[in-house]
Amino acid sequence: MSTTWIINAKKLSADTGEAEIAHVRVDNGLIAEWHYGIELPDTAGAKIIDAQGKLISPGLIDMHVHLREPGFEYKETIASGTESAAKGGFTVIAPMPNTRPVMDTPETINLVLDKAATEGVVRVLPYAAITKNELGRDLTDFAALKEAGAIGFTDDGVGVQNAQMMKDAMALAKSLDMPIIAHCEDDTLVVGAAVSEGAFSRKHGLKGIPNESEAIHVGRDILLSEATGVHYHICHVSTEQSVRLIKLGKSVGVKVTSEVCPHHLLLSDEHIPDSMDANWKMNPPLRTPKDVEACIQGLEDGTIDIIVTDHAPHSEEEKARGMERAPFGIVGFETAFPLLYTKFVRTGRWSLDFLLRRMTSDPARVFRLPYGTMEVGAPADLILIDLENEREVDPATFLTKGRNTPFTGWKLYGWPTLTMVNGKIVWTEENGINR
Ligand SMILES: NC(=O)N[C@@H](CC(=O)O)C(=O)O
Ligand SMILES: [Zn+2]
Ligand SMILES: [Zn+2]
Repeated sequence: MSTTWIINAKKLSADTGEAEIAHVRVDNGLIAEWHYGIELPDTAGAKIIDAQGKLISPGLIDMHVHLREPGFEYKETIASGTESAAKGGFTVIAPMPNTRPVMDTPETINLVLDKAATEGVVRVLPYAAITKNELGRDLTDFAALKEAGAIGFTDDGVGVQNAQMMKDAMALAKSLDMPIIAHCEDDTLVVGAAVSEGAFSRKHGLKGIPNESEAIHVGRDILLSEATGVHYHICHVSTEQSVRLIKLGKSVGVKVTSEVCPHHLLLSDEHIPDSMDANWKMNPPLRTPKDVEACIQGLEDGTIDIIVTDHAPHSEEEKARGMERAPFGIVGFETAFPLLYTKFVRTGRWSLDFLLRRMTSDPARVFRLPYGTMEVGAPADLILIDLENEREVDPATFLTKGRNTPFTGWKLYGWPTLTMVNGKIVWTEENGINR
């Protein structure tokens, strides 16, 4: 039996949300015992980690990420992507199927799961595509993909344009008790635009992506979810209109859930530099300040259930092509928690407990996962976070292959210092990755 004690951690009480000194025993990958107060427990014979007052939390869960393997290994691999996740405090991540080949067959799902088991350092729960090659023409074999280990179906990267196709997908997913996860984007409303319709697009005479291109799919799919009874989860919500429609759907009992990314909570199109740096280009695009506030309030009142990064690495060469030609997407793992902790918790708008729930127990609830908890008997997916020391975001220090972030130079608090998955320390600030 392998026993580890993490001693002198700061833990938020599950009941009151207040911080207390706690020591936890981890046995064979599971949380075995909590001990509270300044007096140390009997740790004889165990491996000891002294948390020195750092915050202990369930490992963060990110239900929307891009690992790029197979096919785009120059952008990211399962090895580099999971390392980056571990450094960001994430112990469970769900990669999207827009790889090459697309994850639309059991073979590709198996390949991702096998690579994750041998080369990855955190838990990898893959999605499979809704349609073959994400082309929107033919449904994939949902039953076989579920059997292979896919946790849901999505064509993330593109919207499913045909409403009947989406309805058929939902009915099939419902019959298998699986969720549909949707990138909401109506192609007829966006053609060729790189930024949102708003102050920035007007100033630079650029074509803009209108809010309706997202919200039309949100509204359509909530109705289809009502008709089919499927659990329907909406990707990267970015508009006030979407929040309004999700709230309406929830109020009449539709099984709709949704997610939001840190950048859509922190940045509007008014922050995009005039240099047109493509590190500010992502899909959905940065919207207006009014949309940002609607997303924040949606997250606060539970209309939006969870926070995800939509970690989307691209090469420096690709991002150097300029705003109009570079691909959409920014990296997210290594800045997500510090950004939100610094900008929402330290400023007093949110409690630390609220932020952590939206990144741990809430995603576990939405996707029915046995993670995101520190109860005795749960898998020992635990992280330590330094809440006291300020550090600047420096892409040169990232473990992801991607350098594409708009947050370079931001001074932040709340950096993870240790990540444990299933009782094994997979990353520490001091010694880096441990395979
Ligand atoms: N979010 C992005 O801007 N890009 C994602 C695709 C997606 O999430 O829609 C990507 O795969 O690069
Ligand atoms: Zn998407
Ligand atoms: Zn995505």
